[in-house]
Amino acid sequence: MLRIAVPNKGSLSGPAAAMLHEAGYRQRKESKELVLFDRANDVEFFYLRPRDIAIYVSSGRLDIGITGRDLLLDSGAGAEEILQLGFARSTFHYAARPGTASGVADLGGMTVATSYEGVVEKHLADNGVAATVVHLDGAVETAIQLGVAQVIADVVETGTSLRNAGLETFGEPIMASEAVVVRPTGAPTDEPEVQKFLRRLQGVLVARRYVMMDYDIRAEHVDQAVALTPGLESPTVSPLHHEGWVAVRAMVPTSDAQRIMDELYDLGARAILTTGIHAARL
Ligand SMILES: Nc1ncnc2c1ncn2[C@@H]1O[C@H](COP(=O)(O)OP(=O)(O)OP(=O)(O)O)[C@@H](O)[C@H]1O
Ligand SMILES: O=P(O)(O)OC[C@H]1O[C@H](OP(=O)(O)OP(=O)(O)O)[C@H](O)[C@@H]1O
Ligand SMILES: [Mg+2]
Repeated sequence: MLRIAVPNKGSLSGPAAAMLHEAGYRQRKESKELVLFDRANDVEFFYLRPRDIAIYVSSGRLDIGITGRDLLLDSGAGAEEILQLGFARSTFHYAARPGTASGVADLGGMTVATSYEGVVEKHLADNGVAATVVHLDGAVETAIQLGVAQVIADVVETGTSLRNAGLETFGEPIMASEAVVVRPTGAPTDEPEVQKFLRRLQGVLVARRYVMMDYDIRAEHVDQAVALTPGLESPTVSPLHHEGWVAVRAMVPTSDAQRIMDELYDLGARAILTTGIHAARL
């Protein structure tokens, strides 16, 4: 049986449960449930604080966890990411009032407030900068107004929180983060149960990122058309009853689908259709 840690709160929690549900796993019905056994799939889910997940997984008591890359690195726990899940994307930046600093090298002697002191202390040390790091649990942007720090280091998504506090980022981003699947460092990923779990999540990612495209085209243009729709491996090309025409079927990235349809139309393709993919195993 696989034992899997799932975020119980915050930005990771809803999308993680939605992805597991799409992958065919039972998920909890109410937020007070902390453990759920999915008998049909022989998987036990533990709903834990996102910050604690890498620590539980590194202990080896849980086989797999879903957390944020930034939380994994901040914990310093012996766990490693084995799959990127594409949600809870953010970047991690230093920020301050305009004119305070233009890069990490300017931070010597300053005070930096953050909820991610593991990441920040390492980044300062890697850059040879001696600054004081103050830990705050959240709402870090306010630390500057209240005089607790001159600089903050925090998660930025839209930048709204920073703008509202009159702050701006400076220097290079410290890291880019997204939700990831983690395993204890060095644990094998080729175990059948782990592979099945990863294939299910990869199936959800494919279903979200691709649509199936079908079209008819004159046989003499099929090579040009297939160059636009190469598929993941190779498109299916079938003869049509109407002589000189073929039907093509290929997966295309959802984000490019409209542009590809326009270009196929210009090549002479007709009956161009896209349909959603509900589930996939590649
Ligand atoms: N506004 C945001 N947009 C995208 N990802 C975010 C955002 N805020 C936090 N994250 C990501 O979510 C994870 C943090 O989850 P966590 O539950 O600890 O904090 P949270 O989502 O800020 O919730 P809260 O602070 O309310 O507990 C990190 O990986 C972080 O990069
Ligand atoms: O760039 P934005 O789109 O504004 O998002 C970033 C903000 O979101 C998170 O805060 P959250 O709402 O989780 O509050 P917290 O600071 O208490 O964690 C994060 O800590 C930033 O403050
Ligand atoms: Mg937060």
